[in-house]
Amino acid sequence: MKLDPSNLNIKKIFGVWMLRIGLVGCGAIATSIVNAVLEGIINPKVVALYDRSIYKAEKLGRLVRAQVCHSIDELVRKDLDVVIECASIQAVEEVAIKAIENRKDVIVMSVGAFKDLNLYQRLYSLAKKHNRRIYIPSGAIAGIDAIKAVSLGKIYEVTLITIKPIEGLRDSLEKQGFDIDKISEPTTVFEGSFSEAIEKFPQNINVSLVLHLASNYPTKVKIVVDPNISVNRHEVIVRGSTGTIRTTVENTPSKENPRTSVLAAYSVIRLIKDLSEPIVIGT
Ligand SMILES: NC(=O)C1=CN([C@@H]2O[C@H](COP(=O)(O)OP(=O)(O)OC[C@H]3O[C@@H](n4cnc5c(N)ncnc54)[C@H](OP(=O)(O)O)[C@@H]3O)[C@@H](O)[C@H]2O)C=CC1
Ligand SMILES: O=C([O-])CC(=O)C(=O)O
Repeated sequence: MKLDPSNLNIKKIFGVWMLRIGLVGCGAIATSIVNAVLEGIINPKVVALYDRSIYKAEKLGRLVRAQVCHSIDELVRKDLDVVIECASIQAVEEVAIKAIENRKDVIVMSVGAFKDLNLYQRLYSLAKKHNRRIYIPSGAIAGIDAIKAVSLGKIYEVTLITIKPIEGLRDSLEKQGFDIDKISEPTTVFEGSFSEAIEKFPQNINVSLVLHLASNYPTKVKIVVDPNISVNRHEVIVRGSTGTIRTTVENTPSKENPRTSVLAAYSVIRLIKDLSEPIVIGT
């Protein structure tokens, strides 16, 4: 059987079928996406980008000859298949609503925005009404495929234990008044629910929302700062009627942003690839 790429919702550009993407936020994750395009790991057309710092958008835009936009409104009106939000929790509502209303699919990286269940439900309805999809990549953790499957049975426990170096948590810890200079050994800086976790660590623990949304279970979170490690470590424990899942990742932090793991960027890069593939592996 011959594959017809027109069924994959992508367009032919210069004789090649290509997914057309727009990026909101031009930091670490967007830079990884652009690098993956330049290295030929994925082959979408980066049509447009926007960042509140025009300088960052111009710098990245030059590399892939993308149009630099001056607002989210301008970006969502471009000829795109998917808008990728890789900016901040505050950006999600505007990006997702405007993208969907302009008939684009959306990928959300700042998943912490869905702590607001109202926003999640409004976007769900809006996407359904406009026949669009919102994608939430697995991000910096492992096991989301299995956890989605397990969630169809009964779940008894979902726990995330995150251990990061000081640089991975510095901004949030400083805001909370921790005396960082006095931290010389692994120190628990948070224990509680996913919603409190994302409130206190908005740029460090989006993965707790990914886990909560995938499991549909009130996720418990523990955050440890360890001055002696160099990786972002996320341990996930899910106990359910099908058995127990434990996954651990020890992620290399991004050079551009030590809060963000390289795996988080690779997860969205993989999703972009899958959106143009005729066969998709994993749940
Ligand atoms: N789901 C997951 O597993 C993970 C999610 N994340 C989240 O993904 C997002 C992107 O991560 P990363 O690339 O590392 O972040 P960066 O901080 O490196 O880049 C984000 C860029 O977006 C800009 N920005 C923020 N808000 C807006 C806005 N409202 N409009 C336009 N531009 C904006 C930032 O500007 P400025 O510098 O001025 O703030 C910055 O230039 C973050 O929210 C992060 O917390 C990160 C890792 C894992
Ligand atoms: O990248 C990571 O290790 C996790 C992260 O920052 C987040 O979930 O916000």
